[in-house]
Amino acid sequence: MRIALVGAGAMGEALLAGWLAAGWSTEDVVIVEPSQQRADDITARHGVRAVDLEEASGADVVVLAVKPHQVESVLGSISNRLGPESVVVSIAAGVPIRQLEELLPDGAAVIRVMPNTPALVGQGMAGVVRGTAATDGHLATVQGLMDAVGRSTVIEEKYLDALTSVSGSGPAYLFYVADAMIEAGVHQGLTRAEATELTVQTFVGSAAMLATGRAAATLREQVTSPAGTTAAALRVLDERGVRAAFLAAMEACVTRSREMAN
Ligand SMILES: NC(=O)C1=CN([C@@H]2O[C@H](COP(=O)(O)OP(=O)(O)OC[C@H]3O[C@@H](n4cnc5c(N)ncnc54)[C@H](O)[C@@H]3O)[C@@H](O)[C@H]2O)C=CC1
Ligand SMILES: O=C(O)[C@@H]1CCC=N1
Repeated sequence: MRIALVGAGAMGEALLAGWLAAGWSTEDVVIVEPSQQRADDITARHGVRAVDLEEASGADVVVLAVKPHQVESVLGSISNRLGPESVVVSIAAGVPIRQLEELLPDGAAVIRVMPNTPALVGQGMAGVVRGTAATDGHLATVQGLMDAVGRSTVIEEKYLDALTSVSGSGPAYLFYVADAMIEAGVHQGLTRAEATELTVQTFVGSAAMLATGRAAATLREQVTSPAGTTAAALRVLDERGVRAAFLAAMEACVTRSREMAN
C-alpha cells in the first residue's frame, strides 16, 4: 500500500514518524511539501521521498495534512488524478465530509480523521469519520494506519468537534500544565532540570494509572489525604476556577472548530 502525505508539518511529521517506527517502509510513503527547507529536513530525517502533487495523487491513501484553508486548493489539484481504489483522508480541523466530497468527483472515497501528535511516539488517539462512498475496506485501511500509531475510534461527524477539543487539542493543554508545573517548581527553588524530571515522570506515572481504567476522580482522591498538602493545593485550583476554565476553553475549541467549517 502506498501512502502520500500532503503537508509534512507538525502533525504530518508525527504521523510519518509513527508509521515508519511501526514498520512501514520508506518506499511506501511519499510526501508533498512546498516549503523546500521543510521538505529537505523531512527527507533527511526520515528517508522518504518528496514528490509533486501529481505523483502523490496515484497513491492508495492520500492523507491531507495541510491547514484547513489549504484543503480546497489541494483537492482541486488532485481530484482528477485519483485512482479508482484510492481513499482521501483529511485530518484538517473543522472541514466537514460534505465539503471534502463536494471538492472531489462523485463516488470518491473520503475519510475524515482527527489525530493527535502523540502518534509520533505510537501513543496517538484518533477519531475517524467515514465518508459516503468509503467502503469497509477503506475504513479498515485508515483505522489500520491510525491504530499503528496509537488508537482510533469511529465516531459520528457531529461529535468530531467535541473529540477535537478533548484529544486533538488535548496534548497542548497537558503540555501547558506541565510547563506551568515546571516553572512553579523552579519558583520553589528546584533547578529546572530537577523540576522537569519530577514533572515528566509524574505525567508518565499518572497516565499509566489512568490507562488501567480507574476513574480519574478516584485516583485524585487517593492522592488527597485529609487536611493534607494536596487538599490545600486543589482548593486553590478550585478557587482560581481551573475546572471552569477547562469547560470554557474546550467550548472555545469546539466553537473555533465549527467556525472553520465553511
Ligand atoms: N498539530 C496538531 O496537533 C494537529 C493538527 N491537525 C490538522 O493538521 C493540519 C496541519 O496542521 P499542522 O501540522 O499543525 O500545521 P503545519 O503548518 O505545521 O503544517 C502544514 C504543512 O503543510 C504544508 N503545505 C502548505 N501548503 C501546501 C500544499 N499546497 N501542499 C502540500 N503541503 C502544503 C506547509 O508547508 C506545512 O509544512 C491542519 O489541518 C490541522 O487542523 C489535526 C490534529 C492535530
Ligand atoms: O490547533 C489546531 O487547530 C489543530 C487541530 C487540533 C490540534 N491542532
